[in-house]
Amino acid sequence: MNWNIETHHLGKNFGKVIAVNDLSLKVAEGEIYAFLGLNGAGKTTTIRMLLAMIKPTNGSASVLETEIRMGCRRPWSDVGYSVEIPYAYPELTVQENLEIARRLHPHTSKAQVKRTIEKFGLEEYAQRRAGTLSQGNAQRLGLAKAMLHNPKLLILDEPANGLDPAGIVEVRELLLDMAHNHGVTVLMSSHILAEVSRMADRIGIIHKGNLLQELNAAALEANRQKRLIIRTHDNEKAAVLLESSGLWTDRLPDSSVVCAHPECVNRPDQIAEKLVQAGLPPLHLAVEEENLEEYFLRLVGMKAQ
Ligand SMILES: Nc1ncnc2c1ncn2[C@@H]1O[C@H](COP(=O)(O)OP(=O)(O)OP(=O)(O)O)[C@@H](O)[C@H]1O
Repeated sequence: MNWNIETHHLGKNFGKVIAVNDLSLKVAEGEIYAFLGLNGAGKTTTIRMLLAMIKPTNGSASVLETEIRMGCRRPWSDVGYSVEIPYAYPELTVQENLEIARRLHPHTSKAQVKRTIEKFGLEEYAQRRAGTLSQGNAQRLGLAKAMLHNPKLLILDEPANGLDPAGIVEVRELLLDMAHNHGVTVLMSSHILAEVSRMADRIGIIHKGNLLQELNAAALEANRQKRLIIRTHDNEKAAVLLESSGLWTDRLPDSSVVCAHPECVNRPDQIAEKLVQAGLPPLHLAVEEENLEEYFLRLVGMKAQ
């Protein structure tokens, strides 16, 4: 297996703030790896360390089999990246920004700039100053710059930020195409689980600087909790009835009874019978799967609102 990214016990402190703690991960060639975490989780700090923009406090990282050191020239000709502010020169036009990016990569042709502008739907903005672009188009420009020189590895911080739903789908398809049809490896960060679950081969969940879990989309699906939602004309009584049978329950804000016990989830028919026998015929009885955001919040130890 070729690992395009490897980190070993990587850490970064800013004074007393531990931004990234003991992070060890590997990203295989051709894989889309999504780094998922809430604001302040440590995603950007990790990405900036991988790109040698900041120096780790602890540990080491290698990118395209080159150990990362500050000021080192390799392996950046094969890496495309977009971090935080996606355009470097707000006073210059979209085309001029891409021209500058092209000159940084000697093997990139002028025709490639034109093709990239078309590919990212930036034709009508080509002569616009980058600083006047909407957030979505600025993000497109950032991605265009990152991909201009056909890199082997893309490192993208929140690539869907500021994009409308159609833009998010576009970026998703573009990245999937790059990874699956052109063998490009992608490491991206996001705070939106639903966005990455449709695209990433693997997801690393980071919280308060720690990598909590790494899993693929199938495992994520399997880990999502199922629960039975029950409404009767007396929800309080229904909850007491289930609790008296050893089936733990919870309540939703609308007072519906929630039961995640396997007996509730796997045999809702028996629960219905029990309720009917107690004079509490269910008005609503449905097994629901925890949504992705709830799963994420459960994992990071917060209660979904
Ligand atoms: N230059 C800095 N100086 C001090 N603290 C910093 C610095 N950069 C980041 N931090 C802190 O490190 C922690 C991780 O920040 P980071 O930007 O990596 O998180 P993130 O997951 O990318 O979040 P966001 O999506 O908000 O950018 C936060 O507590 C942040 O305040």
